[in-house]
Amino acid sequence: MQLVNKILLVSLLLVVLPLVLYYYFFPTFRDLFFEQKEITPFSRYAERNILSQEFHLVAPDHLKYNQPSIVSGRTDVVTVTPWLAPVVWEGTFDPVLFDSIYKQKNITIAATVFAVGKYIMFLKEFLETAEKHFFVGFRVHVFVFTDRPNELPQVKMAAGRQLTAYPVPSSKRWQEISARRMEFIQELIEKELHKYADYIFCLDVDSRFHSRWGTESLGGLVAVVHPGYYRADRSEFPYERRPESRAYVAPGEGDFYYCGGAFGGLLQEVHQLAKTCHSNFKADATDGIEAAWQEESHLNRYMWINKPSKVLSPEYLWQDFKNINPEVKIIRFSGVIKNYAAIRPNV
Ligand SMILES: CC(=O)N[C@H]1[C@@H](OP(=O)(O)OP(=O)(O)OC[C@H]2O[C@@H](n3ccc(=O)[nH]c3=O)[C@H](O)[C@@H]2O)O[C@H](CO)[C@H](O)[C@@H]1O
Ligand SMILES: [Mn+2]
Repeated sequence: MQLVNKILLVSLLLVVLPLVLYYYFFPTFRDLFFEQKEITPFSRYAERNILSQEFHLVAPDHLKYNQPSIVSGRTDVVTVTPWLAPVVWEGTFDPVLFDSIYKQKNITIAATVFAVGKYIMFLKEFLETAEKHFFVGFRVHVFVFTDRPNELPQVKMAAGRQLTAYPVPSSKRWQEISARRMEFIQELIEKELHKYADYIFCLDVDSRFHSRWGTESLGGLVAVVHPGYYRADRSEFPYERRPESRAYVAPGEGDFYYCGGAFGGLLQEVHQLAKTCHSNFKADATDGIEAAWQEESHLNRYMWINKPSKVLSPEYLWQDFKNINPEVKIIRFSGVIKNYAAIRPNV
């Protein structure tokens, strides 16, 4: 009897043990039976816990700031879109509160700026004024895409802020420089930024900061309303109007006309935007069509379908040649007056 028991035990072990070892060391089988991963719509955010980062707004206890109101506030401008995204105007947010919330998240903000050909001359002022106004007190990494890395200006940057040159080819057409921005932004995110950056803003270099541009501008997908068209009827917006183009916006459609010179948001969102605009731009080129305002047209098409979760008022990209309207209480960032013929490689 005892011998029968022993034989049974040994033969059981001989069957069970290889099975256990097999399931343990053979990952596909193991995954299949033991660890089947749940694919959720949010899994692309899981790695950096980005989603909670964006929506979990924790304020420090005992922070003192002005009492908020839901019955008084700015009445001269619209501060929310029809899809209930905030429109950021001076007087609609508390900068101290915002900074305290985002300080606790330990975020890194990347900024991209293109300085190809003669446009390198704008870089010094752009960087110097960014030091004074752009996410002061936060970790900021500025990437300059340029064909002249040796001409990078010397600008003293505060602790936690850095500058990196990213070499790109020169071009004989300004349209191509402007349009290829989406391609290089996509590449930078895939190669580098995904490792550590949380948010990104993509900005025109021929501009300067004049006042605070800070954490109030952060959001999933962030667009700036163009200063030239924010009072205009949508029929006047310079969208791409040829249906053959992938940037086409039909008459009677489109929310706002957004700037190509400033946009941003969470890294994942901007990656999706850059990838889509780049591939649509390329497909258009194969068909022999270039949208009216290059990547700005593609961006506007993208934002019509993918509504921005935060809209920045034209305070965030004004133009120096424009008279200031009364609803604009502050100018944060503005394009300088320039002589196109003197600085662009073609006219
Ligand atoms: C306020 C705003 O929304 N501006 C848009 C408008 O700008 P602008 O008329 O201001 O165009 P722009 O000449 O500033 O070109 C856009 C950007 O491309 C880069 N660049 C351009 C030419 C060059 O030789 N070297 C160089 O580096 C540079 O970063 C510049 O800031 O129309 C362009 C047309 O496509 C873009 O959509 C811009 O974003
Ligand atoms: Mn510009």
